Amino acid sequence: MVKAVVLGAAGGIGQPLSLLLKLNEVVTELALYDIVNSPGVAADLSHINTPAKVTGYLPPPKDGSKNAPNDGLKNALTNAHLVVIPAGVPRKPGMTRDDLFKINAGIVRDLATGIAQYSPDAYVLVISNPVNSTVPIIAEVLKKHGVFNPKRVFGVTTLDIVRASTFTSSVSGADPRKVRVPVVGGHSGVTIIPLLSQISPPHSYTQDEIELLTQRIQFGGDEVVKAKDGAGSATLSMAQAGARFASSILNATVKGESGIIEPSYVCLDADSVGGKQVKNAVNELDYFSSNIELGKNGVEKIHPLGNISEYEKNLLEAAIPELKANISKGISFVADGSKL
Ligand SMILES: NC(=O)C1=CN([C@@H]2O[C@H](COP(=O)(O)OP(=O)(O)OC[C@H]3O[C@@H](n4cnc5c(N)ncnc54)[C@H](O)[C@@H]3O)[C@@H](O)[C@H]2O)C=CC1
Ligand SMILES: O=C([O-])CC(=O)C(=O)O
Repeated sequence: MVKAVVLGAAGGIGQPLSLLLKLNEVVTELALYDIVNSPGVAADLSHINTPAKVTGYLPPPKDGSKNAPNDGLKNALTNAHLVVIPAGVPRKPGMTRDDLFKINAGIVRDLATGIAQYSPDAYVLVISNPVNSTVPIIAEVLKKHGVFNPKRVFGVTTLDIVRASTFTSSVSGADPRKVRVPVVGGHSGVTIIPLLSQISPPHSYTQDEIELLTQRIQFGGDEVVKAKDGAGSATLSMAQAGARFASSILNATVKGESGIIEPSYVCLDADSVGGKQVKNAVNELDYFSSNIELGKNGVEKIHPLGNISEYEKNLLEAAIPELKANISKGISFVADGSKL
């Protein structure tokens, strides 16, 4: 049995992401949890003729009046192999991802408490922003419960990789499906560091092109927020990116495929898989996104940054203070909170 769970399944990302997971034939059970509408989304998806059995769960009603299942989160999470979290509020124009911390930190902390209790061995994929802080929040909650495994918790930065393939190809004329650009660092503005010097297949951009492409990849999220004009941020492209990353995790951990490499924002404490080497290169940050090789137990190897250009070294230097602050903010939120 391979159970995948989506927390925040009725939202703008949650619905198309759940659809894509329903189409993934490795998944045999798909549990959808949200504070609203998840049974409806589950009923709808359950008519699709793929193997996954779909169920929807809600929290218990606040007034206790309805005869709803009492422990939706528990029932959703029990026996999960994979938990994907797109729960939380999205940006409106003029906001930074860090502005979402106030609301989303508490949502993510409470969901992490459920994961610690009901699915401590699951692979956890965090989409909720600000990713630079929500991943440390999840890790700290799991640590408090004694169940944190740094090889199993991932901040999903795949949309940055997807955008990098699309935007660079629009300049070079290459087939965007075949282009890979490692994007390292974090997932907000200047913490997003595209390594265009390592683009595959290789391509030489002019310095002007490099600067324009870097800026566009770093602020790609803002393009969508602006275009949606108050109606949220990227949902469809994020669902595709999230499903791609989930599929990579399933292919590595269930099917045992080797050699799958995807950048992701992870805890660098996993020394046995190369965390320390990357940590030394990024001024001792505790979390960072680098090329991650996936294996049957999750993170198989955290690859070093490799040769990077002077321009990319400057991007890294500019990213470190913001990443440091975002990480500390997440860690302190759990350390200072009482509701665990
Ligand atoms: N990592 C990334 O690259 C990206 C991250 N995001 C982030 O993903 C998050 C979700 O975005 P959207 O789907 O557009 O928002 P949305 O508002 O459309 O959906 C969020 C869903 O979360 C649910 N929710 C709220 N509190 C919950 C709780 N305690 N338990 C379970 N579900 C809960 C809501 O009911 C809603 O259905 C935002 O924080 C956004 O910033 C968005 C795009 C890219
Ligand atoms: O921009 C946002 O707020 C949503 C997001 O993370 C992205 O699209 O990369």
